[in-house]
Amino acid sequence: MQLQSIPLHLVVIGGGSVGLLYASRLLLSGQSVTLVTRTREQAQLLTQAGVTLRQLDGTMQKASIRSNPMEDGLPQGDLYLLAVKQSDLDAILPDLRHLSAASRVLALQNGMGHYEKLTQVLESRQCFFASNTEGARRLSPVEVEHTGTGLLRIGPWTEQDERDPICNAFVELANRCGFQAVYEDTIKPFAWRKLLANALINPLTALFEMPNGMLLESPHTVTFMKELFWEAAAVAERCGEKIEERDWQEVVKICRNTSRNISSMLQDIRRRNHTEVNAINGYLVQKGRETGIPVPMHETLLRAVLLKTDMVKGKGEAAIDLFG
Ligand SMILES: NC(=O)C1=CN([C@@H]2O[C@H](COP(=O)(O)OP(=O)(O)OC[C@H]3O[C@@H](n4cnc5c(N)ncnc54)[C@H](OP(=O)(O)O)[C@@H]3O)[C@@H](O)[C@H]2O)C=CC1
Ligand SMILES: CC(C)(CO)C(=O)C(=O)O
Repeated sequence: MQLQSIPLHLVVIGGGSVGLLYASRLLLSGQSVTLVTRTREQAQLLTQAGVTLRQLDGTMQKASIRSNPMEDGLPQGDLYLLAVKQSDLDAILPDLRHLSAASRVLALQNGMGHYEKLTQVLESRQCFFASNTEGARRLSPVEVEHTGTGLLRIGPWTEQDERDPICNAFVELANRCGFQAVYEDTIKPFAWRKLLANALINPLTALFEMPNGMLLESPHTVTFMKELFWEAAAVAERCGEKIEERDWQEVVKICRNTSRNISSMLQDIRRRNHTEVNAINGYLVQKGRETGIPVPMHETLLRAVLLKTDMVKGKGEAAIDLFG
């Protein structure tokens, strides 16, 4: 069987930065895609205006799109790309429960906790996870900017006997539409390493309001990051992931490679949204408690980001002036 010849109908859930990037790229290369949005207004705008992708070189491309709001229920699909934040997964779990046993879901979230949530409502053989370093920013409900190339790793949480044909076909397809995608036999080690990077870069950039690369410019932030890294590494190791010095070097590399990026957590704070800190530092705190590993620095960061979120959400217009 030629796996790349499997025709897939793809359903992207979430019309934010990642959802619009994936939907537009897949549509522009001729794939069948339906985008499911939270609001009816966005679905209508997309159906009327199409989706516009601003490429890295500044060129714009537009594609027609079929879009429905979530309240109309999920359409039939072979693969559902979950492009909502960790904190929004709970709201879509009841709909995922009704998916056909032949369908697969691919969770694109940063942070942790999605494996536990998805396997409450789906068979684990249906659940796939991505570690995604491709950057995107939603410019409007119908327009998205590709902000950085990266690597899309896709795999089951733990090894399966055979590669899943649908996910394997999606990896082929993603490569054909411009993503650099690879199928991993297990995503867990990559998810842990991404968690460690996000647990350092995201809260520090959000609290100090700096782009990722600036974290490397002061010995104070570098020392802070190193201490946070090894605190989190002790939890990872207790959970079965051996973390090494070269993993720390990878975090430094991510900061360098994304030096001008405004991290997703800082973007959320600037938009006065809730952040994914609970699924990132909060997850480490929870696992630390369960495994008896103290994580006082991550606990403090978690509190500080939650406090900052409350402050910017409560300050209204003043917060816009402050962070705009
Ligand atoms: N942006 C990036 O470059 C990267 C992001 N990630 C991860 O990908 C995930 C998605 O991030 P991102 O796209 O940036 O986030 P956004 O906040 O831009 O988009 C999330 C989207 O989900 C929608 N949504 C929320 N609830 C529902 C629902 N019940 N039904 C349908 N749609 C819903 C939101 O709708 P509405 O707008 O109406 O609220 C929003 O459009 C996160 O976990 C993030 O950490 C990972 C790597 C890079
Ligand atoms: C890799 C990094 C830190 C890039 O900004 C990211 O994943 C995020 O901002 O959430």
